[in-house]
Amino acid sequence: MRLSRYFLPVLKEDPKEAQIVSHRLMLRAGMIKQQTAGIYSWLPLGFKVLRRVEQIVHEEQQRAGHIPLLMPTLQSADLWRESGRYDDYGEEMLRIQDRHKRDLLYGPTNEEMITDIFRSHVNSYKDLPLTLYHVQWKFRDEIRPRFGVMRGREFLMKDGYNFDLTKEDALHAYNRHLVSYLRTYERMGLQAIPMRADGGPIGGDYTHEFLVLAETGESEVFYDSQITDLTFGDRQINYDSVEQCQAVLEEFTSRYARTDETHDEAVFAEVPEERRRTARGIEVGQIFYFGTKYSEPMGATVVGPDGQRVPVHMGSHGIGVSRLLGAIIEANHDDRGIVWPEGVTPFHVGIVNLKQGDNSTDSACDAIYAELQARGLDPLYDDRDDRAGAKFATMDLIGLPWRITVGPRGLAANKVELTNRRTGATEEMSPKEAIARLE
Ligand SMILES: Nc1ncnc2c1ncn2[C@@H]1O[C@H](COS(=O)(=O)NC(=O)[C@@H](N)CS)[C@@H](O)[C@H]1O
Repeated sequence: MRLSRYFLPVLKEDPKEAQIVSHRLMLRAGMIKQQTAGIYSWLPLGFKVLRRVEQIVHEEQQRAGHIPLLMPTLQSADLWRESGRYDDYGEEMLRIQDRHKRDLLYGPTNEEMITDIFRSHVNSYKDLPLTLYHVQWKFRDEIRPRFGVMRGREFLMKDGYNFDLTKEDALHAYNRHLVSYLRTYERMGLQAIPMRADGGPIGGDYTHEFLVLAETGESEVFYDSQITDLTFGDRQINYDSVEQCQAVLEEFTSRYARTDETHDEAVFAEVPEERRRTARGIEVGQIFYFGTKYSEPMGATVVGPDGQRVPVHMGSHGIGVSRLLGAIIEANHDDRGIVWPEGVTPFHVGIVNLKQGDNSTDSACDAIYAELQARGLDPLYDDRDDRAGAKFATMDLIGLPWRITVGPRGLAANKVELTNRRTGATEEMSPKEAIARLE
């Protein structure tokens, strides 16, 4: 993309309403614009990252054998009356009436709706196991939306739902989600630690939250420092293997790690003192097992192998897709701006022309730009007629992992500069070498 033809409304000043760094940088980098409390427009740069985060979520859900669909944002109140949650859900539910005075709501989550889809079409245990998921906007009328997209009112969530014949099968689905989440977050450059949590309005008594340690996190967490040594890496897992998925759950819950909701001082005291940590964390996902909480009242049953009709065992599993952009920035920034992990960066490399209008640098930049695109990379070419300092500041702010700087002097010796945003390391090399380094 040529910057002269893009839409990147960066801000010069720190917006006063931003209290945490990710909110400040998302506004300054022209990624979002608040339309009203907790509701944002996703401007081109932010939207590009949001789509890349979503793409990783889709890839890892489908690797685990989970099937994508798309449910609407608006839901009928009747479904929620069946499960008994219409009144229980409280003030956070945005309730709407249509022209025929029918009660609708903007969905905060989709357990009832997915259960309705299931019960309408599935009748036999032979159709199980089944996990359906979607990535869809949710609305929760938070009393105090804050921290930008971290705690919004309209936000993007991946929510997946498993349907199984037995509790054991449902707990395997739970573990399958844990594995897919560990891989998902690592691909975004995050370490998200699974911690025992409380079921809340979703329900059930067995749930883990995934938390990214950050001093601006809203959750208070207690953990054994050894838990941060665990990484999933690119190990291969057979998602259909109950043993392999159970082994990952045991490995990643083998050390004490809990949110304040389930923290137990007595158990924590058994952790050697030098390893006990208290910190704050950003909740970027949560997985739940809640048995027949929805299938029972809504009549989602299957005929089992013994010919008996039984309610299915379920769980629901969410990832905060839009919240993740905030979490990634909290964990990846410095005093000059964002430092995107390569897995989610909006553009792979920035090209800075130090002398726009100079034939040699212009044609060199055009050639580099075209060659990068020909090799499937996605460059952002700052072809504006602006000072070098301003161009460097913009590239540092928006946090692209690499920058190629093209100036008349360097070019005379067939040299350009390749700079790594994270380390600040700059090397001189030919344009050809710089392009080869980026592949
Ligand atoms: N107000 C919010 N703004 C941004 N992200 C949010 C907000 N509320 C929740 N999330 C994200 O959405 C994830 C899932 O939300 S949840 O309530 O824990 N779980 C559910 O809604 C279940 N139905 C999972 S399918 C959370 O872990 C969090 O990362």
